[in-house]
This record gives sequence, structure tokens and C-alpha cells, in this order.
Amino acid sequence: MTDLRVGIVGVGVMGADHAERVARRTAGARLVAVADPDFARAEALGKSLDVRVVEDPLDLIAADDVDAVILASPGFAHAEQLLVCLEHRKPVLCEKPLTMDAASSLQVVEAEHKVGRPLIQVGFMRRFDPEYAALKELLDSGELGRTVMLHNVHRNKSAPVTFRSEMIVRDSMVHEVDIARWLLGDEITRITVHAPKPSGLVGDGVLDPQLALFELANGTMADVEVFVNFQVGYEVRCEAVAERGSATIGLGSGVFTRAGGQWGGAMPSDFRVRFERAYDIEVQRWVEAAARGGIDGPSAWDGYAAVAVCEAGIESLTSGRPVDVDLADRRKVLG
Ligand SMILES: NC(=O)C1=CN([C@@H]2O[C@H](COP(=O)(O)OP(=O)(O)OC[C@H]3O[C@@H](n4cnc5c(N)ncnc54)[C@H](O)[C@@H]3O)[C@@H](O)[C@H]2O)C=CC1
Ligand SMILES: O=C1[C@@H](O)[C@H](O)[C@@H](O)[C@H](O)[C@H]1O
Repeated sequence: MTDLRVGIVGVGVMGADHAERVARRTAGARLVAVADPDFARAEALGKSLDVRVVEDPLDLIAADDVDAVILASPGFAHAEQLLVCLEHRKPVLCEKPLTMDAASSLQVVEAEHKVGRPLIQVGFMRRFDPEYAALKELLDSGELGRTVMLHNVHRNKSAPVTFRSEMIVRDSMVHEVDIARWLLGDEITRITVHAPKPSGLVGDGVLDPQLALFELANGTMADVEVFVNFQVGYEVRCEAVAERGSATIGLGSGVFTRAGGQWGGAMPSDFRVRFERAYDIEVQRWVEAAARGGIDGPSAWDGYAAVAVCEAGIESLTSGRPVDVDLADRRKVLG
């Protein structure tokens, strides 16, 4: 079988990481082109990986020698670029968030539905992380009884000063939104987001950290602390509490030592280190699915549902009150 010819749109932190992954360690795929409005950045990467550089992202999507696309552009660019991928019937792995608001995400879901087959996979890579996958398998086995709630922690070492309060919901908490829907097996119907007095180490007016509570249609609940300027390192934990026991993941990153009266281990510096294996598996499986013309992971609907929850979360952060999630009826949209 010939290699899937992949083009990458947006080659900042995540796009450059995916470019390296596709070019050097993904079987069945060949990186053929990169595009970024920051042409100098794209050119430097294109040169180092020996691939074509395209100035306009929409030209890359349309190019005849690109079979499938990875969108690692900023969220504000996703809606238009996704619609162009659909127009050209190109499988696309789109980094989260799907789009910036629920209305445009729903338009994307509807446009994909009109095409008649799933072409959009959303970059919720945690579903491919071996620890999260093992937790899901354990919970689904029923060994611990019915799962009743999740406690999550999501801490980044630091975030740029431009990372505002609503971005903490839309760009960071969105991962727990997806994980809660996936592990607990239902839609989130209500979200409350609170913020304590902010850390003194964050930009003026930025509400960091935040504490959120998700209520799901099946009566389960999940909480999450998101703290994007934690200073220490990258830490993502999840404890699932079930009727007959609990299970925690995220403690074992790096070498976990007990010595000299101390316990602990190295902390990863950021998501590229902690979730390296998850991104590798995600992209490998997406390449295999895209070569068959489809997806193998979180769908456009998953992306839309997460955006709808985050939109309600941003409203809750502002009002301090629980906000019901306004989600379209899946059966009506997808038939
Ligand atoms: N799954 C995950 O763990 C992570 C996902 N992300 C997601 O990846 C995407 C990119 O984020 P980063 O790489 O951190 O951002 P970044 O700011 O490092 O890079 C974004 C790149 O996109 C380019 N760009 C700007 N406008 C564009 C447009 N209209 N079309 C194409 N490219 C454009 C910029 O010049 C820049 O090179 C976002 O959707 C973000 O939420 C980011 C970090 C981790
Ligand atoms: O998606 C990601 C970033 O965009 C976001 O800014 C970080 O908070 C997350 O940990 C990372 O996984």
C-alpha cells in the first residue's frame, strides 16, 4: 500500500511536534507539505524535514498531492479550514477545540453529515494514552461496580500572559470535558465553574486556577481543578470513584521513587512529554483510518459537545452560577 500523503496546517508548538511525528515515526504516512501564515517559521521546518512549504493553508488543503490533513492552527481558524477539508473530502485530524463556539461546531457536524461519512477526528489525544485507556477498560469491565464520579487535576507549568480566563476553559478544561464524557459514557448537561482568588503569579484579571463541576445526564459527576500557571511542571491526574473501589492515573509519569524518606518522581515539563505516547498512537491510528478514508477516534460530534460544554462553562465562570448545556438533539442532527 502507498503511504498516506499528509499536509500540516499551522506549525507552531503542536504542528511542529506532529510534523516530526509524521515525518519520522508514523508508519504508512509521508509528510509532504506544511503551511503557516508565518512563512519563515514554515520554511525553517519545511527545510529541516525536506517538505514543500505552502503559504496559504487553504491551498495546502486543496493540493492534489495531499491525501489527509492535520490542522494545528489556532482554534479561530478551524471552522473555515474544516469546511474546506470537507469540501475536498479529505480526512482531517483537527486539534482541539473543534471551533470557537457551539454554533459553528454544529455547522461543521452538519456539513460532515451531508458528506455522508466521518472525515473529522478531533485531537483529544488522552483517549489514546495507555493509562487513560487502561482506566476506561477497568471501569467498563464493571469490576469496581458502577462509576459514580471523577476527580481530575490538570496543571501546566506556565501559560503565556495572553492565555485569558476563558481560554483556560476552552483550551485546557476541554480535555476533561471530553474525558468525562468518554469515561462516564454520557453527555454533560450542566457545568459550574468557580475561581478562587487568583494566583499572584498570573496576569492581571486572569482567573487561574479554576474549579469546575460537570453534571452528566446519567447522574454521574466530575470535578476538575485547572491551574495553568502551577510553576512546578505538567501534572494530569484522574481518579475514578466507583461503587466498590477507586482507580487513579497520572501518578506514574517518569521514574517514581521512594528513597531517603521521600517519595515522588520527575515531573514532565509539558503535554508533549507527558502525552508523547498518546499523540504517537493517536496519529498512527488516524493515519491508518485516513488511508481507508475515515477516522478512528473522537468524532466531530465529540468536538461539538465539548465546545458546547465549554461555552456554558465560560458563562458560568462569569456569572458564578451553574449553566445548563445547550446541546442539539444528536438523533435529529445525525439521523
Ligand atoms: N492536544 C493537545 O494537547 C494540544 C493541542 N493544542 C492545540 O493545537 C492548536 C495549535 O496550538 P499551538 O501549537 O500551541 O499554537 P502556536 O501558537 O504555537 O502555533 C499556532 C501556529 O498557527 C499559525 N497560524 C496562525 N493563524 C493561522 C491560520 N489562519 N492558518 C494556519 N496557521 C495559522 C501560527 O503562525 C503558528 O505558527 C490549537 O488548536 C491548540 O488548542 C495545543 C497544545 C497541545
Ligand atoms: O491542549 C493543550 C494546550 O492547548 C493547553 O493550553 C494545555 O493546558 C493542555 O494541557 C494541553 O494539553
